[in-house]
Amino acid sequence: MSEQRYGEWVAVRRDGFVAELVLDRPGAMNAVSSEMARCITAACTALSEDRDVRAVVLTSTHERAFCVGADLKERNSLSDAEMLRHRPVSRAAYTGVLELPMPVIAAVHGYALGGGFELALSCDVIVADPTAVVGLPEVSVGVIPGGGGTQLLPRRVGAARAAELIFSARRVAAAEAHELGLVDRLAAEGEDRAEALALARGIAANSPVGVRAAKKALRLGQGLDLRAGLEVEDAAWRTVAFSGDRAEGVAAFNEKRSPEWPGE
Ligand SMILES: CCCCCCCCCCCCC[C@H](O)CC(=O)SCCNC(=O)CCNC(=O)[C@H](O)C(C)(C)COP(=O)(O)OP(=O)(O)OC[C@H]1O[C@@H](n2cnc3c(N)ncnc32)[C@H](O)[C@@H]1OP(=O)(O)O
Repeated sequence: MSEQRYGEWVAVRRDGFVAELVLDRPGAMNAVSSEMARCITAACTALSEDRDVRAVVLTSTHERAFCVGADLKERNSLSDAEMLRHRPVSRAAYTGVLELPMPVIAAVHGYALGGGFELALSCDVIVADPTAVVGLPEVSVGVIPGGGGTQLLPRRVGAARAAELIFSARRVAAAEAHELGLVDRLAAEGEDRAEALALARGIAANSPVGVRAAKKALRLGQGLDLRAGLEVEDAAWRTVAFSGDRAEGVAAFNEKRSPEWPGE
């Protein structure tokens, strides 16, 4: 297991084909300051460029929080001009997670609120433990979900449920969050990270070319009508149909052995 730090607040731990993107600002419950946003962006840029990373788990070192959202202390001290200069910086962090080309699994325990929940929503799968409390309370502090929440939440739970959660700013405990589809898996207490890593390892055993193409089709197809979505799928199919992974996958099946993916 190797570890690479990105600034003071973020690390990437590697274990074979799986990478862990670690939010590590425990003194502020991982609140996303402009510096933390830069650290997240730098880590996502490095991950995006690493063809050997087949799955990512987004985790937190804080015992009681995944991430509590934008740093409201910093926000309080920013002038309007500084706030405007800050937006592209924090925007890059959220789009950085959202646009990672490989599957990303969020391991959530404790508070995932505001931008913290938006980071989780930017992932493909959310694994939570019973201590998780999620929500988009931005309107209770005079702003709106600005980390993708107004677009990602309705795509996950529907427009009406998203409206109820955003307008009410309410926090949702783990069991109800799982019932509503706000989180995808409910792990045993303290096991969110282990369960997310196990899922990531399972994904990493499959064709990286196929998995990345499938993620691209899933993402591009969201919101399209069926006919347009099938065209997206057809285009994705063509990117794998003649790949080395497809040749190796079929050969390994017929030779009754495990594939050694060329990853191209
Ligand atoms: C995907 C593509 C997207 C493309 C667009 C990208 C857009 C650009 C980016 C914009 C980002 C927007 C992000 C988001 O939309 C906006 C927000 O996140 S607003 C903030 C939302 N979060 C909250 O409202 C949570 C606030 N915190 C609380 O409610 C409570 O603190 C708690 C988490 C429930 C914990 O409560 P307690 O256990 O009682 O503990 P305390 O309240 O005493 O807190 C302990 C300690 O932590 C400090 N703290 C907590 N939250 C924050 C925070 N958000 N910022 C800064 N500091 C925080 C708190 O002040 C205490 O500090 P202390 O008093 O001990 O110094």
